[in-house]
Amino acid sequence: MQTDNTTVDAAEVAKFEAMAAEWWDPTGKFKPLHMMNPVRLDYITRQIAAEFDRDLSGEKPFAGLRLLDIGCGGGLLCEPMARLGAEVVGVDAAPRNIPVAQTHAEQSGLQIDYRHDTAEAMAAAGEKFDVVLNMEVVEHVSDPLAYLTACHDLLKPGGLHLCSTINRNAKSFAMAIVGAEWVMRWLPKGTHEWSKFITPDELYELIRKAGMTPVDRKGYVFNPVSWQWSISARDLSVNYVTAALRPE
Ligand SMILES: C[S@@+](CC[C@H](N)C(=O)[O-])C[C@H]1O[C@@H](n2cnc3c(N)ncnc32)[C@H](O)[C@@H]1O
Repeated sequence: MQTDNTTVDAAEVAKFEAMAAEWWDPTGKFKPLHMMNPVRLDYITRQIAAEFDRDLSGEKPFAGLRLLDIGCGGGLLCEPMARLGAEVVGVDAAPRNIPVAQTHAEQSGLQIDYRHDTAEAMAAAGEKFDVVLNMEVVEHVSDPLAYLTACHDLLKPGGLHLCSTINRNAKSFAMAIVGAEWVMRWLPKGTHEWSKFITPDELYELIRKAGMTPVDRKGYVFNPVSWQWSISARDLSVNYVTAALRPE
């Protein structure tokens, strides 16, 4: 993997390298992502279906779409996208994630092209995708604008970029760091740095500067009583997701 001229933050990637074996343990260090997966998959699937005019009641509705999951981790999103028929490339800067993801895909009978690489190197090589999934990564890179510009370059004209991250405010500090890391211990302490969190307006501005047009944003909201996540049009105060298009 080429590491010069990338937005990889070695200290951030090392945190994920140390947890790689736990990707598919729903009670392990990636429990929050497993808990969020149904709600974020619902959002992702609907956005892709709407943008590319696909009927989700069909057998392989995403057939013919080339999808990149950048910062794919163990493949929690790659696998459902492959099941829906997309041609999936999963890329991560942490080398240990790749064999973990490959082994799980093989056991699941899925064809997924997993690679240890960076967005910048892939963009420089001229790779192009209909969809770029960029979920929970932008808060871990050294230069969000350069990273998002590489994501833009990886899209075909008219392509869809889906990006989720964590808002930066007192509530997100209380929920994502004190709650998730210190109290619930869902994640190891230090997984997130509050100063690297990005507000929804800042992310929209970065997406625009990277050459894309934001088209939607929603919050993911955790209800501690029902212990469920849901999508909210109004509450983007902690976790949220954005959709944007590369202009034709
Ligand atoms: C919080 S995890 C999210 C994993 C996956 N996107 C998901 O939502 O299930 C962040 C992942 O991004 C990877 N990562 C961090 N910086 C990266 C970069 N610059 N390029 C590619 N992957 C990166 C980490 O190794 C880690 O696997």
